[in-house]
Formats: sequence, structure tokens, C-alpha cells
Amino acid sequence: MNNRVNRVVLIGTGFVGSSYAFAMLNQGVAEELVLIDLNKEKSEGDAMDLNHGMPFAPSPTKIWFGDYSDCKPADIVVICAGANQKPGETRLDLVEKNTKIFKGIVGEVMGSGFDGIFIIATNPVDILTYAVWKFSGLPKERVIGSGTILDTARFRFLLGDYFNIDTRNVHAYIIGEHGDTELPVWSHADIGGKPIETIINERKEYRQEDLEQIFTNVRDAAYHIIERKGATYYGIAMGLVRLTKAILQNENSILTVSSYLNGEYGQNDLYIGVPAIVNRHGIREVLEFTLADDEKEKFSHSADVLRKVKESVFPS
Ligand SMILES: NC(=O)C1=CN([C@@H]2O[C@H](COP(=O)(O)OP(=O)(O)OC[C@H]3O[C@@H](n4cnc5c(N)ncnc54)[C@H](O)[C@@H]3O)[C@@H](O)[C@H]2O)C=CC1
Ligand SMILES: CC(=O)C(=O)O
Repeated sequence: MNNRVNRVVLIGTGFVGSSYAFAMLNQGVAEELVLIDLNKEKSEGDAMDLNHGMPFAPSPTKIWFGDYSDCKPADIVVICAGANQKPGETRLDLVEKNTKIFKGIVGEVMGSGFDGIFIIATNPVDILTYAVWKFSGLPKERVIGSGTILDTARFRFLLGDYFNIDTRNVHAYIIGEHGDTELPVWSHADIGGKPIETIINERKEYRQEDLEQIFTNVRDAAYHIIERKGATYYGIAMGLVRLTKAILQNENSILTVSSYLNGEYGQNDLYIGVPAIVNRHGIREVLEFTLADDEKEKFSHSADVLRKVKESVFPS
């Protein structure tokens, strides 16, 4: 039994990062949580504020405002730092700015002697996950992007709402780019063991057009939320906590995360959202679904779009 205290370091305590810290405390996931941000006052204030909620938390979490030397013994470093989308901007528009920021951050983290697992949320998440893998030199299994974890959650929520079923009993996945070219895997979507494609054919009250609209709403959710409140953060924060838990508790859970593909789905040298088994070592295995022909085509288009952007930053 390993009695060492587990430690998570969060870099970037903006909307996403501070929501993640709040959700971590509320779910009692880590024993130590260190906050780092360029804006030191903000992360120091967050540490103070979060600590004042400690008496109401399910278990104690030692939270402090730290620096990069705190990364050395960390189990996980989560990066939520960098620019977010302004209304009308795509995630891919952020690539240049955020890659530069990441070079500095990853250099500092690795300079501390860190040898754990990276989780990346900053957009464009698939490209920045690749960047962290390149900059850090860590094994691919230990660099994980949030990928389509949030899109899959949005999809399950909307499907649960439509079929009036607890969203936790809806098994459905969004894969591909966390962005405009993502796709739903209808061929592997089921409720209570029954394929959604069968439910639609058998039950006349449900319509194919509604399913198409549900996917469109999932794909465009970030734009809709950003138009209304400037940023999205609660959903991704809870998704990141889910991923952190799967790692720290060695769950072997299946989550749609940005994983390095080395032949799977016919792709190489690319991070992209796919279902993967996650445990204490990071990504244990990428799950390769047998996709329908149109899904294969869409996935390959999504990968092509990401590859083009990746090549512009990391020419092969
Ligand atoms: N993967 C996903 O599903 C989602 C990703 N995001 C992405 O998360 C990122 C963060 O978004 P927000 O929290 O809304 O942005 P924000 O602007 O509220 O926070 C960003 C934070 O990063 C900090 N920062 C910037 N450069 C830094 C550096 N060199 N070192 C340390 N800290 C630094 C800033 O001071 C700021 O506190 C964006 O790229 C956004 O697009 C947002 C929602 C969902
Ligand atoms: C901003 C973003 O990536 C999202 O909400 O999906």
C-alpha cells in the first residue's frame, strides 16, 4: 500500500482552472492541490478563498498558492493556462499564442524534475497536448488531453434529456477534434443495451432529425455559451476532475480523451479525441471502435484538419 500523499498542481487559475479547483475541493479528490498562475494575486486569492470552504468539504485538501518547484513530486500537472476564445473565434485560432505560452510552462515544469502525468485543457487541446508531449519528452501515455470528454458529456446530457433517461445510463461518444470537425459515433450509441439507431426505428415519437439537431447543438455548444457569458468552464472543470480521479484512483475507466495515435484508426503521430482506458499510469490503451463507413470518413477528415495545424507548428 502506497501511503504517499497525492499532489495535483494546477497551472492557470482563470475561469476553467478556478472552477476545476473548486470542483476538486468539493469532491475531495486530491490530498494536495497547488495553484500557479502568471497572475499571482489571482491564484493567491483563489487559494485563500478555497481554503475558507474547507470545513464544508468531504475530506481535507491542502491547497496553496505555489511555484514551479512544487511540481517535482506532483502526481499530475493540469494545464488550463492561456488564451480563451473570443466570440467568433475558433479553438484553432488560438494555436500560435498558446503554443508559445506552453513552451515556457512545460520548460518550467520539467525543469523542476517533474515525472508524473500531464492533463491539458487549453485550446486547441489536441494540438497543445501534442506540444506538451514534444516539449516534455514524457512517454505518450503520460500526456493526456481533455479531448472530447466535454463534448461526450454534452452529448450524453442532451440524449438523456431527449429520451428522458438518466444521462449516466446513456452510452454514447463524440470523437475527433475537440472542435468544429468532431463527430458522433451513432454506431456505438446505446441506452440500456439498445442501440439508439434501433430505438429511432422502432419508436415513432423519436425522429432522426432531432438526433441530428442534438449533435449540432453539442458541436456548437461552446459558441452558444461564449456568446451568452464569454467563456465555458463548469462542464470542462467537472470533466477534468473526472479524469483526475480516474488516474489517482487507478480506475481503468473509459473516457474520450486526446490520446496519441500510433496506427489506431489508421492515424499516426497525432493526438485526437478517442475512447481510451485511463488508469494510474495514464492511458493504458486506446479503444478502437469498428466505425461505420461515414464515421470513418468524418474521423479521417477531422484528423486531416488537426494534422495540418500540427504540421504548421511542428513540421515533420
Ligand atoms: N478543453 C476544453 O474542453 C475546454 C478548454 N477551454 C480552454 O481553456 C483555456 C483557459 O480558458 P479560461 O480559463 O476561460 O481562460 P482565462 O483567461 O480565464 O484563464 C487563463 C489563465 O491563464 C493564465 N496564464 C496565461 N499565461 C500564463 C502563463 N504563462 N503561466 C501561467 N498562467 C498563465 C492567465 O493569467 C489566466 O488566469 C482556454 O484555452 C480555453 O479555450 C475552455 C473550456 C473548455
Ligand atoms: C471552450 C470550449 O472548448 C468548450 O466549451 O468546448
